[in-house]
Amino acid sequence: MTDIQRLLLSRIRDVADYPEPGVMFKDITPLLADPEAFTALTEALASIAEDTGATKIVGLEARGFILGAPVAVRAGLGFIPVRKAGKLPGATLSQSYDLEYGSAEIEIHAEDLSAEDRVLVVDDVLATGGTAEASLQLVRRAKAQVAGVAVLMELAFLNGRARLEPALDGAPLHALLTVG
Ligand SMILES: O=P(O)(O)OC[C@H]1O[C@H](OP(=O)(O)OP(=O)(O)O)[C@H](O)[C@@H]1O
Ligand SMILES: Nc1ncnc2[nH]cnc12
Repeated sequence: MTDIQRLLLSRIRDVADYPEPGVMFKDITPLLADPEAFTALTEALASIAEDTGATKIVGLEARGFILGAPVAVRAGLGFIPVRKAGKLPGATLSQSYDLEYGSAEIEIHAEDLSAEDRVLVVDDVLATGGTAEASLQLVRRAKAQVAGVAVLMELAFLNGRARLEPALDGAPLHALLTVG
């Protein structure tokens, strides 16, 4: 494990049985409150963005906004929010997806992407992969290219990587930390 990985891991708090019994919630708020750790995280993700040749960062509501926006600024790229349904005022593309329990719907302003864009999707946690998969489907439906997905933490025991593989279609999934 690198020094940066050790620093990031030390600032993530495990909260048992949140938001429901049996879930070990990975709380990133201590990391966000620590400027050294938050800066290290932003720089690590920005360097992935540069390596993948991304032209745009897509951040997933809500924690993906907190991480993705500074990454976009740091890497000199535009930021595009993927929001939960009903929150974007313009013409949107919508994608429904299944969660462990129930389903959800996310949206993007397609006009913010073009066929020349290469998109890096940024989020804090990859769990079942449903949210990231749906966001890649939105990116492709907006006719942009997929540069990859970058997350702070992958919960490997939930097999999100395998679920994401078809939507990635050869693009990389970068996880700074892997748990389980
Ligand atoms: O891989 P998945 O099983 O799809 O889960 C991962 C998603 O779940 C969390 O977001 P959540 O929906 O809790 O929203 P929040 O960021 O608004 O808290 C997390 O920030 C990811 O976006
Ligand atoms: N265990 C977990 N901790 C934090 N965010 C999550 N999103 C989905 N599962 C999660």
